[in-house]
Amino acid sequence: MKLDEVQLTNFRNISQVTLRPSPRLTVVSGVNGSGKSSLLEGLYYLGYGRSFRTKKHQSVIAHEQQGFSVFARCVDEQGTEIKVGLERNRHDEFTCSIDGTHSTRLSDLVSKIPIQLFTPQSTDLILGSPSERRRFCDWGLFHVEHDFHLLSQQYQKLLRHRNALLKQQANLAAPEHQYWESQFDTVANHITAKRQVYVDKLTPIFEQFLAGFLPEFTVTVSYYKGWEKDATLSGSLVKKAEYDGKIGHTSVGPHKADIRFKLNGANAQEILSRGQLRMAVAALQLAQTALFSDLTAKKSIFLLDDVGAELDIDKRERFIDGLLDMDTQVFVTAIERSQLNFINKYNDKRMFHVEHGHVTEE
Ligand SMILES: Nc1ncnc2c1ncn2[C@@H]1O[C@H](COP(=O)(O)OP(=O)(O)OP(=O)(O)O)[C@@H](O)[C@H]1O
Repeated sequence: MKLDEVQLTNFRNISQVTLRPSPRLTVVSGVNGSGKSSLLEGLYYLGYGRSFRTKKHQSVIAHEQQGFSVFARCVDEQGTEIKVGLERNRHDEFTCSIDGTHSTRLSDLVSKIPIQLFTPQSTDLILGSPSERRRFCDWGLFHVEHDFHLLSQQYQKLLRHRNALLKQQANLAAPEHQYWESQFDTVANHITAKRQVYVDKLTPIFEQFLAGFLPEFTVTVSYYKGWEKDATLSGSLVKKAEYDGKIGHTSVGPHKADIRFKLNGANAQEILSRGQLRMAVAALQLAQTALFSDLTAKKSIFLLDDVGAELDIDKRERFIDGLLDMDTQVFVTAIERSQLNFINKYNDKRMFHVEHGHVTEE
């Protein structure tokens, strides 16, 4: 999928912008506070229905305006045009549209627009809590396996139901709870199997990209299911029954899963510099992009915010080269064009400059 034209209205300091990006590389430059990240944040809304900087949708609505909108005309791999859009207002009402059909189901929209993002905060993918890594893995599964979203919604529902019973001190071994316990086990194991297969597929690709960025390290990737390695989930739930009853929620299951990385046998955060952590994240995201493309025969969109921060010029070039080699549509922001000297070699690029929320093509 490629974005062919994008329109942002009343989004942060951008009152109105119509942008015709390149199908390959679009570079957005401007001084601090000019609106570069806001532009990417607007595009990100199409792929996630939320911001990457705040949980509050209100914060991205331009001051003194009632709502914002993001529209895009896209072209898919078959050359078919699709028009998508999303609007949100100050009453927290939201609607999205696909080819003129309105929907309040965000998954209808975001499943069409596979977007990934790299920012200076992306090291959270390695340093942050396991939920960051589950989200990363589930993004891939969501876009690759059509039933994964439903499965994951079912699991969340079953987990909520189970936790509510635990809070009420219910005895989950009682016959009246057996049906739900067995549903929980089935769905949880199904999710786990899918994630395990996905991580197994991702790992060799990640190793390959990482060897390009950090040849001095050997990486080991392991998937932690969310319960003891050689135990079954049902067995672990029984073992934890008393403890879970005390704390009032389920302490084992795929909602506790994690992907663990060891570099030269040590935890990534103990051995890598901040710049090296960014490279490891870049390698992971390149691997995700490659796997997405292999499994779906589709192309994705990649947003690189503030690319100059802590990636040296060679790594920036390697990262962008890697994405463009996979025919990814890349959007890059930088304070100064000089941070991207190497871009002269790319054909089909488009350059924009942002000043006080106004975007002009250079
Ligand atoms: N809801 C809003 N309405 C209007 N302006 C806003 C709103 N939220 C933020 N701003 C302003 O929008 C401007 C653009 O911020 P943005 O983060 O996009 O800049 P940037 O070009 O990415 O800067 P930097 O290089 O410092 O990261 C800032 O001046 C900010 O104060």
